[in-house]
This record gives sequence, C-alpha cells and structure tokens, in this order.
Amino acid sequence: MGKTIQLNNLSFAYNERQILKALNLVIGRKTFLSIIGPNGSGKTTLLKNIARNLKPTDGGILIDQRALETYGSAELAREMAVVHQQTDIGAAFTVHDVVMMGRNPHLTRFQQEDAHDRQIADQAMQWTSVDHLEERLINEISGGERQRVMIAKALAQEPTLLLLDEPTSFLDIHHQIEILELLKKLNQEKGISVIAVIHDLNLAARYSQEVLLLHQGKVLALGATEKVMTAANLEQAYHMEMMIDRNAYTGSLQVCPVSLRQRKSRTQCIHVIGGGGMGKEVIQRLHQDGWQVSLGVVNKGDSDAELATRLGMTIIEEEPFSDIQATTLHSAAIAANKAMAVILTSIPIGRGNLANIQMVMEQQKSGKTVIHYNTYLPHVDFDYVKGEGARLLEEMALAGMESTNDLDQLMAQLEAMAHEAEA
Ligand SMILES: Nc1ncnc2c1ncn2[C@@H]1O[C@H](COP(=O)(O)OP(=O)(O)OP(=O)(O)O)[C@@H](O)[C@H]1O
Repeated sequence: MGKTIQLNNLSFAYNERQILKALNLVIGRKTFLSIIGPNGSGKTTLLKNIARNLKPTDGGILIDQRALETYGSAELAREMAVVHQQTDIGAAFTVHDVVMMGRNPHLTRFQQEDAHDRQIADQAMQWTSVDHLEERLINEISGGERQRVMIAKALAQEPTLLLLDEPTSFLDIHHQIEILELLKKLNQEKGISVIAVIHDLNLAARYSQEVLLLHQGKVLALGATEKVMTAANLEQAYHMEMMIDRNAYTGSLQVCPVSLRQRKSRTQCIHVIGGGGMGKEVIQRLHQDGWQVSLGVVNKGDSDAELATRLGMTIIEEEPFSDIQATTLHSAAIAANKAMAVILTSIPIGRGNLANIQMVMEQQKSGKTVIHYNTYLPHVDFDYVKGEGARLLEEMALAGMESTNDLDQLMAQLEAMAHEAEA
C-alpha cells in the first residue's frame, strides 16, 4: 500500500507567471505529509499537479517510478483520490449518490454497483460521520458536512494515495480532530499515503509524520515534522517571530506566532531579577526587542526560568526551597556587571531571595543603572522579611533608582541608553 511520489525538476506557470520553481523531491511511501506555507506559496498548485489536474510546464512526476501521464484515468483514480478545496456538484445528487461515485473507477462502463460497493460506501460514510445525511441533497447540507461527504467519496475510491486540500477548513473543532484522527488511522492501519495541505500549523504538527514547507514556489524544508517545523524555518516562511513549544498534554509540537515584528538583534545585555512569574512580561518584551538577557538568581523550575530557557537566555539558578549560595550570587553579580542595566521586577521578597535585592543594591552603588519595573499593587504585601525588603527598595529609590510601571516607557529608556552608549 502507499506509493512513492517523485518530482523531477517540476515547474509550473499560470500563463507566464512561474509558480512552482524546479522542485526536486521524493515523498515516501505510506507517509502522512502535510504541505504548509504562506498564502500563495504554491501548495494548491503543487497538489493539483500531483493530482494531474494541472500539467507541469517543465519536469515531471513519477508515481512509484512510473510517469504520471502514463496512467489511464480509471487506473489513476484507483490509486489516487483527491479532495479539493471547494467542490461544486449538481443539485440532483444525494449524499449517497455522491459517495457512490467514488466506486466508479472500480466498475466497468455498464456495470452496476453491487452489495460490495454499497458496503464500502456505507463504511466510508460511517467513518466520516455522514451516514445520517445519506438521503439529503448535496447542495442542501452545510459546508462542513459537504467537506466530510467529499472525503467519504474519496475513501470509497479505496485509494492507496489520498490528496486533500485543506480538509479541515470548513470543519468545527470536533470534526477537524475526527477527520485528522481518521486520516491518521487510515495511514497507520491501511498504509494509505496521506498528503494534505494544512494551514493550521498546530494540527499539521500534531498529525503529520513529515512536512513540506513551501515558500515562494520552492521547497524551504522537507522531512520529519520536528526537523521542518523549527522557529527559524517558520520565521523565514511567514515573516514573523515564532516560538515552538511542546504541548504538555498531547506532547506534540506547538507553534506560537509571537509577533509580526521582525526581531532586532542587539549586542547589549539586560540583567533581570525575576521569579514566580513576575519577570515574564519583561523577559518576553526584552526578547521581542532583541536584547540579550540574563536572569537570576531564580529557583530551578520557576516559570520565569522556564520561559527564559525556551528563549535561550542565560539563567543563574538556585535549588528550590534553599537559600541562595554565595557562589550562585557571585555568578548573578558577574552577569549583572556585564549588563547595560539591571531590571528589578516586582517579585515577592522573602528570606530565600533577599540576597538578590542586596546584590542589586551593590550594583547600584557601583554605578550600574537599576530600574524598578514596579507593578506591585497597593495594599498587597510583597515583603515577607518583616519590612527589610521594602526598606531596601526605599533606600535604592532614595539613591536614584528609577521606577516605572509602563513597559513601553521602560523599553524606550533602554533604547535611549543604548543609543547614548553608541554615540
Ligand atoms: N488559476 C490561476 N490563474 C492564475 N494564477 C493563479 C491561479 N491559481 C492560483 N494562482 C496564483 O498562483 C499562486 C499560487 O497559488 P496557490 O493557490 O497554489 O497557493 P497556496 O499556497 O495554495 O495559497 P493559499 O494558502 O492562499 O491557498 C498565487 O500567487 C495565485 O495567485
């Protein structure tokens, strides 16, 4: 089951406009491949070339080493079923009729479908949960229902290769997962190759074994999902900042489009005193604005530390539930020394992290710019060391520590400092 697909120097142009540019690749047997890429990158055009709905302007396609154009149409339809994006079918057909059309490639010209054909069509309707719509007219059901009927028709063809163009685009979340689970099952249990254009990067990451990332009609990356769906590849294709994480529940890759802004790249470092999630906002923003960031001292496993780890920042960590060791504090002081400025976020101050505040105080005394990102709420106690934390903050404020609760203003101040340093 399944078939290999080989593209040899495949090019395609609409009129004079070159869309696919000399693609060379092999799609393995029995794979579940998602084709992803931004609007207009050529995904549908590629799918239509493979489905023989469009003829390459140059190069060719081999299905299991055999040229695509040598297949007879019924012969090809027994191998390959295609579910296009929008399908317009005449009004007179019921859902049952449409699904039954999937059996045509298996019948000779005047042959009527028999019990076996009906059984296969029934099964396809059950798999796609459209059996209850059997007697309804195809143009009198919803877009999502019609999409599932078209998948049922494709399955009734009993193909070894299933091509789908955005199979989940009209479906609600329940049916999206149902259809993708079904495709995965058909792929794993029946060995049917599935090639699907999928816009939703998280669904593509969750269900596909391999991914083809198209960009401007060329292959930007092809291979195992984890190798292709990297922040660097996706940023290059979609021109925005991305973060790749792993879903704690499903374990699959999770793509988070962070910002439309292209990240600047700066050489200056900012040291952040965070902890307990209070540094998150600042860490994210510093990262977006392209600063190098060091964080610490924070406890291992702290949510600020987890975020900073994902963003590849320098972290100075201490074992949880223990006092900050002198050597750890020394490492944090070295990091702070190297930084252009130190940002103290609104952490709760307790016995465990009081040493952080003392270290920041030393930094201020030695002339380092220390800015307090002060988001403490009035009347909410943040001092768990009998007023010692509040006293140190007050002392630093008197010694000139600036304080703001406006993140934009804080970033503008850092920008101005960097500018001044460069001048
Ligand atoms: N019939 C057509 N005639 C001329 N140009 C076309 C035709 N169909 C598509 N194009 C152009 O070809 C390019 C690729 O289109 P295609 O539909 O393959 O992209 P896609 O990656 O599937 O996009 P989307 O994500 O928006 O569905 C686009 O610039 C599109 O405008």
